[in-house]
Amino acid sequence: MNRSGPLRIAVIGAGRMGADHVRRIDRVVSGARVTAVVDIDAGRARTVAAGVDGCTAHTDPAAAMAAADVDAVLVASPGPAHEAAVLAAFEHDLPVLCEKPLTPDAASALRVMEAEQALGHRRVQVGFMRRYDAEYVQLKALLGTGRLGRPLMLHNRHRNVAGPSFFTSSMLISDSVAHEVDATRWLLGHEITAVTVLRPTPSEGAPVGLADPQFVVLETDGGALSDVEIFVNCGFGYQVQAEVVCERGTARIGDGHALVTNVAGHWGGTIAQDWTDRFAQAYDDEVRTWVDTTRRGEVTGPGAWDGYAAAAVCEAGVRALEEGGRVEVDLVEKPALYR
Ligand SMILES: NC(=O)c1ccc[n+]([C@@H]2O[C@H](COP(=O)([O-])OP(=O)(O)OC[C@H]3O[C@@H](n4cnc5c(N)ncnc54)[C@H](O)[C@@H]3O)[C@@H](O)[C@H]2O)c1
Ligand SMILES: O[C@H]1[C@H](O)[C@@H](O)[C@H](O)[C@@H](O)[C@H]1O
Repeated sequence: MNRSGPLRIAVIGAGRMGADHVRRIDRVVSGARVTAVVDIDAGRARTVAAGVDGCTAHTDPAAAMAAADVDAVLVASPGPAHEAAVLAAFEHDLPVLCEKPLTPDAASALRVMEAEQALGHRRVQVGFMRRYDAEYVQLKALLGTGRLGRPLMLHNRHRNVAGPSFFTSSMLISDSVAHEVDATRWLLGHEITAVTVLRPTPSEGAPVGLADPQFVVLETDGGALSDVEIFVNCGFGYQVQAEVVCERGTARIGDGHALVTNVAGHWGGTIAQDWTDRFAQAYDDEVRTWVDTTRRGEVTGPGAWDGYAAAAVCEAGVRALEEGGRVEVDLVEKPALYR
């Protein structure tokens, strides 16, 4: 690694998230620069690379990673392409920030975890950015004080204005509830042991055939329950809320009370319309921290074990959605590298 100069990053996938991360590394975060942009769509790679001085455009991730001017990799291609990109980065022993999900299923996440163990050190961080959101950080710190007592229940709401056209009923769990799966594990410090999924009559605002909304119940090995309302076509805004109920009190985040106005007979605030708005600070701090820790040769954020655990819980959730009933989560024993 080029420790004296900025961290030189190849960004794989130049779509919505990839292009936003390129902007962030180029203009918001110091200590790093984007030297290569890769997309299977050559035009998109060229367009995004053209906005950054000295950045090259590629269509083949492996070729870009083999270049001498790459110290680290940020993966922002779709989930099914993550395993190949992360394994290619491991071949060059490069640190990786991989957007969520680490991979779409537990078997492929296990393969990534095994490849990282073969390297003998942690190399991958998963893009569970809520761990960097100021409100989630505050909630985690409060729980850590023990002032509220033992957490009993966590109530989560996750609403998107409109899901993408390719969204399936199972993606509400594997693509969206994946965030609450990680937030539950991280906030409570528990593993999730079983999943139940209930579904009301779908909203008329959802595409025909899509089970939207869904109500997901996660059971944990610490005896807590975490429920998630996931509603990806709510129409009115992007809302992510969480309330933890403990033995001696409750705490709640995500009400969006930052600015409240009284005007013309109305009281209220505004609702974010998407994640780039609601979680802007979290993405900035996530990438800033990843750059800083990577330059020190460390991985401190959510890693391969977290990506694997989330994939295994989501897989159980998809089975619960499709087959009904309560599905237990079967995790492998936690490898020493992640203890
Ligand atoms: N953390 C978050 O809140 C958050 C928000 C949105 C998306 N995401 C995640 O980010 C990732 C990207 O999502 P997006 O919304 O930017 O998708 P997108 O469809 O806008 O962009 C994906 C890009 O990857 C390219 N691509 C596809 N296969 C590729 C491959 N094998 N190699 C290189 N490029 C390839 C596509 O051409 C496209 O340009 C997904 O994993 C998604 O789950 C995370
Ligand atoms: O990929 C996106 C992203 O992860 C968002 O943070 C989430 O709110 C959406 O539901 C999901 O589709």
